Amino acid sequence: MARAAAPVHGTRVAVVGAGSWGTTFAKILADGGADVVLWARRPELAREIQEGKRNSDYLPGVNLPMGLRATSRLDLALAGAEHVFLSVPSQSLRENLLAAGPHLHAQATIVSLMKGVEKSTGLRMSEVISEVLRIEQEQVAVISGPNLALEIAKEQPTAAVVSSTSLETAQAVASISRNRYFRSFVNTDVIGTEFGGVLKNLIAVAIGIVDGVGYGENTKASIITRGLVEMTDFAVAYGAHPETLSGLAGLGDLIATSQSPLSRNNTAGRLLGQGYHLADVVNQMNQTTEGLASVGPILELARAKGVEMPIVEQVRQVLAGTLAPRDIAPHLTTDDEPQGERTMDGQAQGGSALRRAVKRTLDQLRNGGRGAGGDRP
Ligand SMILES: NC(=O)C1=CN([C@@H]2O[C@H](COP(=O)(O)OP(=O)(O)OC[C@H]3O[C@@H](n4cnc5c(N)ncnc54)[C@H](O)[C@@H]3O)[C@@H](O)[C@H]2O)C=CC1
Ligand SMILES: O=C(CO)COP(=O)(O)O
Repeated sequence: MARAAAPVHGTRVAVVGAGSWGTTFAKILADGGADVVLWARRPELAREIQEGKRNSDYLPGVNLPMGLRATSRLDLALAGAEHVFLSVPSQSLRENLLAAGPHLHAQATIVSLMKGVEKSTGLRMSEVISEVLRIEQEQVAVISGPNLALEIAKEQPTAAVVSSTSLETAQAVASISRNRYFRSFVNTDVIGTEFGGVLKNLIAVAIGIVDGVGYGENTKASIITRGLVEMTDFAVAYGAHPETLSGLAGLGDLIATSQSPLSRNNTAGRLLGQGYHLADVVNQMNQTTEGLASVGPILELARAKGVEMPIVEQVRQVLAGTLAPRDIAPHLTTDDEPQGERTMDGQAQGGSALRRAVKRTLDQLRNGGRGAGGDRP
């Protein structure tokens, strides 16, 4: 059931997961006027946040809002929460939902802040949420965009997209997820918004790899540009609106993640490019690196729809140790492909893409010229 927009001030909100993004998002919500309780798995972290207003491991040097509360008791964090924001590693979402389920308010909106797919099922986070909690998609929202946690925690101005199949739900969530340094746009293209966040991680790993090898800006720009085409082809094949992939949740996040040393995906790629083995990289990264877990399921999903993802495939091979990092490159065509199809730059590749483009135009005309994608205020 979709909720009507509630007054922001004092809206009771829970954030599940007190890593870098969960803690930062709790700050965004508290600075926007919501009454926020943050759940941390470790009691000592909950205590540091509750008493010291710090999360020194994940957000060094950041002071958290005085009104932000924290607990390691999931039942207490969720009690009475009208909106529940989830920010745990994607592969642990299911177990966390099973634990949270009995304590959730039946009408609570559930919001995913995560950027992964479930490895065992290939499901998007919003799909896992509605499956496990047995709620309609209209009660679920996702948030994505160029959102490197530490920059936002330092209150650098940033934008994001709140997406739900119900525009009303998206707007209700956006209304509490904004403040003087954080602006939330809305759309109803959940598929595009979620896949944008998942797919840009994979391209960011590729960029990290070529950075680690020592290649320069041409290589990286080629991979970013062709990577966006792969992201768009994939997401559109699963029903996304292409304009979502050109928005904050696609291109916006791709730029931020590919360029920043704050990105864990980019960092993991760079270490691989420098010659470290995957096992050592995983050991060194003590933070969530979603892209490493998403490569397999995304390539399986791509195969199921006949979508070619040469960059992501090269990333898989580097992770598997079957391709030398220096050989990763945007040489994205094979000799036997007909000219003018896969070799064509831009989005319209082949007959199925054309069919989708025509359908899209017709759909937009039926919607009075506004597709479900596109970031709207
Ligand atoms: N850090 C960032 O800049 C952004 C992260 N995200 C997404 O947010 C999600 C969470 O990532 P981060 O907060 O960055 O990760 P993180 O590594 O900083 O924190 C993850 C948190 O989850 C906890 N955790 C680990 N395993 C758990 C389990 N089985 N059950 C419950 N909690 C567990 C950890 O103790 C830690 O507190 C990811 O999907 C990521 O892609 C999205 C936007 C920005
Ligand atoms: O999603 C992010 C920025 O939008 C964070 O990227 P990383 O998970 O690579 O750190």
